[in-house]
Amino acid sequence: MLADVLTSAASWLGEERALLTYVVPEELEPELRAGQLVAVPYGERLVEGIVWTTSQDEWVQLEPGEELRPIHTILDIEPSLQGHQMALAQWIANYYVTPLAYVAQMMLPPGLMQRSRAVLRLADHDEQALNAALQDGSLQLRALIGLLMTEGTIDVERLKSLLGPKRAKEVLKEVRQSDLFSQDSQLDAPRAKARVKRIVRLVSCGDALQEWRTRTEERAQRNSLPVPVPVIPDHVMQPKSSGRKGRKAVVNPWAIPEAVSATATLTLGRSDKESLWAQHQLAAVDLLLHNTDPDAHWSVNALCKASGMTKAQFNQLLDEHILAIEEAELRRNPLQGRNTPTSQPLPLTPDQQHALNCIVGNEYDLRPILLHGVTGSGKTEVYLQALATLIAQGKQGIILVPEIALTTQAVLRVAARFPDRVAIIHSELSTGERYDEWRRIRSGEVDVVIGSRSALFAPLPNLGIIILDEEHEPAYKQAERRPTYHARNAALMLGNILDIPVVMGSATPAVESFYLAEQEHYRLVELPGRINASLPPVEVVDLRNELHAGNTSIISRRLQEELTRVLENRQQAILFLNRRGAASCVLCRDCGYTVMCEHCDIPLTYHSTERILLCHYCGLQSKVLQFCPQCKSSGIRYFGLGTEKIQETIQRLFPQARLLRWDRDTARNRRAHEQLLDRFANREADILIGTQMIAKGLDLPGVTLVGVVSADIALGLPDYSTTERAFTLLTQVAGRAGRGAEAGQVIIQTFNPQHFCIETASHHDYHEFYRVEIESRYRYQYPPFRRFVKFTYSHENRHRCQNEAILLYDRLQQWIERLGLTDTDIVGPAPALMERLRGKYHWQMIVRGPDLHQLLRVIEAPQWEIDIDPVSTL
Ligand SMILES: Nc1ncnc2c1ncn2[C@@H]1O[C@H](COP(=O)(O)OP(=O)(O)OP(=O)(O)O)[C@@H](O)[C@H]1O
Ligand SMILES: [Zn+2]
Repeated sequence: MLADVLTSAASWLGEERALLTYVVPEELEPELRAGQLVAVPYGERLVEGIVWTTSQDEWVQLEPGEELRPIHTILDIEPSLQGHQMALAQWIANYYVTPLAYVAQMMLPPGLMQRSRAVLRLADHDEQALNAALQDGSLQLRALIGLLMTEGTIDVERLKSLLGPKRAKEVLKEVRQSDLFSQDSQLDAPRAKARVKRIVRLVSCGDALQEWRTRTEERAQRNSLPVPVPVIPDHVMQPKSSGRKGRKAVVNPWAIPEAVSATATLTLGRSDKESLWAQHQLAAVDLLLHNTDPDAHWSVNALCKASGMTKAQFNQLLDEHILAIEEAELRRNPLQGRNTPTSQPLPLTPDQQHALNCIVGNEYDLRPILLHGVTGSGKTEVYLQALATLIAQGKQGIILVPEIALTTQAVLRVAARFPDRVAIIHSELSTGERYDEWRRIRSGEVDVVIGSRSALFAPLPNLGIIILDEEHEPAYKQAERRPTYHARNAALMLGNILDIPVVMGSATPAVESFYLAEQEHYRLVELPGRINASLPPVEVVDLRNELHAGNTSIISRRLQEELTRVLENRQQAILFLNRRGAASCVLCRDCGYTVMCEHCDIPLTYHSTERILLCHYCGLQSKVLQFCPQCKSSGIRYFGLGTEKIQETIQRLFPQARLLRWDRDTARNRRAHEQLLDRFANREADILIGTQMIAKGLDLPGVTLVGVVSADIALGLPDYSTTERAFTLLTQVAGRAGRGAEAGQVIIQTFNPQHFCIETASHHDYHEFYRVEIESRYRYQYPPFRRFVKFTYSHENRHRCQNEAILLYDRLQQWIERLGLTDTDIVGPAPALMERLRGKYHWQMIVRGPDLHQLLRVIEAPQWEIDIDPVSTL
């Protein structure tokens, strides 16, 4: 039997060598399967690889002098990649022109692929041969033997660093000629491991425990100490539970008071000491008895520290079989600390029922489903019931969300419907946590995996459905590293491989998706109305009229009125602005000087709370300026809008209002997002002020007003997708209002009231927006009519960028001609919109054409970032 094995080591040599053929030793044959992790010899080393295919075919073509080597070991009997994952990996590798090993590695939890070390040891030998070598061998050889006699083995790498490369080479040559040594490979332990911990358990119980307790209490009473025997209250001292950090230290009620201990312990008599020991042991047993959290465990050290016991006293308890040490595998649970009551399925509306039928019922016609439902139309409930149907058939599902930190509500709704059967994959998991979740998913302990784009690669054994919530989100595109895959495309491919439904849901589908639905590649299912509510009316306020009327505040008179109403009625409002900080730029009124970041082509932003200037791209901080560095005048002013500025303004207008600000400055991690959301949902604040982050899927019935402070910031970027993004943002933000019993109101402030994007958003009219937008995409031959590939080159030296760009441009042009590609052209090369970012210049060009894969296969541009189907051309 032969096996083709994918190793990352080989793939560096070029894609055609990514799969290497090995012989399967007879003893491994019964167990070897595709998808397994194996160790194979590669050059002098052992490396890890994945069995890609196996065959009984004994005939392979070999280079002269080449011979097939055997697979060394199977590292994990359970396949690490399943057949459908391997098929998907192959598609991604092809479409996104990325080495297969990169793609496969992306599907495995980080740290599973490992490297090996070559290790030398003394072979079985007779004394005589060894003595002979010790007499006749070179100095180094003798030293090596000496070392091996004392240390047993030595790493070849270490030998090289001890002797230097030249002498190491000589001695290794001698080693190979002699049969005194053997060399083999050891794989380093993988970095990802299940977390096993030694924990203490109370093993004695009933009469035996009672008998021990009486005996020990008696000993504890026998003392002349001025310290009363303390009693443990019920709630004290829980051990640290897994996955949670930073618990408060609790006072140890058993600790001897400072004042007593210093002098007392020196002067304690024997019976006093024994009494203390007994007290400590009693304390330890009580602590174990009082532990009510099943996920929390006492380690030996923590228990000794908490109870005051020494190791000797602890060991005594082990000897008496009161306690025992066990190895426990700890699972880190990301949902820990959230109590989510189980939720029951709701009776569906006719529209929802129809949608459900199209996904898992008799109306499913094998096509992917585009679920276009207005904001608040109950898409999430449809997802949950579709999942439940498939789970009842023994299958599992994946729900993708754009960004887990911003979609806590959706995550909790899923977790509440399928208690204990949900795995959450997010970027804040540690390597170990990822590995734990991955194994739990692989072993079938989970029905639903929810997470951002990489959750698509979860190894569910019987995947039955894939759902993409907010399918229009650009966050589904991986742009920053290879493969530059779009999770939507990958999900569609996976659905195709497995023949399972793929549901793409959105209130504002991507123009491209809606186009494909129109072309009947997708099945379009619509939820046109809200559940028990109507879409909120949207009022557009022309800011130019405000200025004419003498209102220079950033809050229009209408918005002020509405805010007053909300506050009077004790309802809630959300104010939305696509920019953080207090001012968007710092400008000198006298000479026009703008304060820019030293590393990026970006004006610095003023943050009033910390009183600093901050670059939002590289994080550079600088002090607030009093005088203009250019003309030395004191005319420095802060212009523009930001969330902080709005907060100040609102606080001035409504001193009684309780405000909450939600942006990347106030919420830096997942936990902080959750807390802000919880506080607003619990009505601890009246007005939430935030950036576009708050547009995503919030379902807060108390919110009756949404104000868009300025809709214009979203428009006006030179990118083909700008209008789509602006429309999406406005519609999604507007969709946060009036989701509860009380009617909602939306106010959009703008200097461009006639822009069709604002027009259509103000009528919640997706179809009209789409009609206008798709026409202009056709006119300019933008996606979906032609495909784009973006090439970006980055370097500290601007000339280098320019030169490389011109060279690549010429090569691309030549290939386009040689391959006879029609309708294919190149835009650029040109500096990127923000040419300098984080100290590097960026040049780019965009190749446009109906099919660029022929070109991508022949063009070699290793130093370039190549983004296939970029979601933005900026
Ligand atoms: N069949 C139903 N009966 C009663 N209430 C429902 C039903 N379906 C959904 N809801 C409720 O309606 C509200 C809106 O639903 P949901 O959040 O699922 O909408 P959505 O379409 O996902 O919205 P968005 O796209 O704005 O995030 C929720 O509070 C939900 O509990
Ligand atoms: Zn910067």
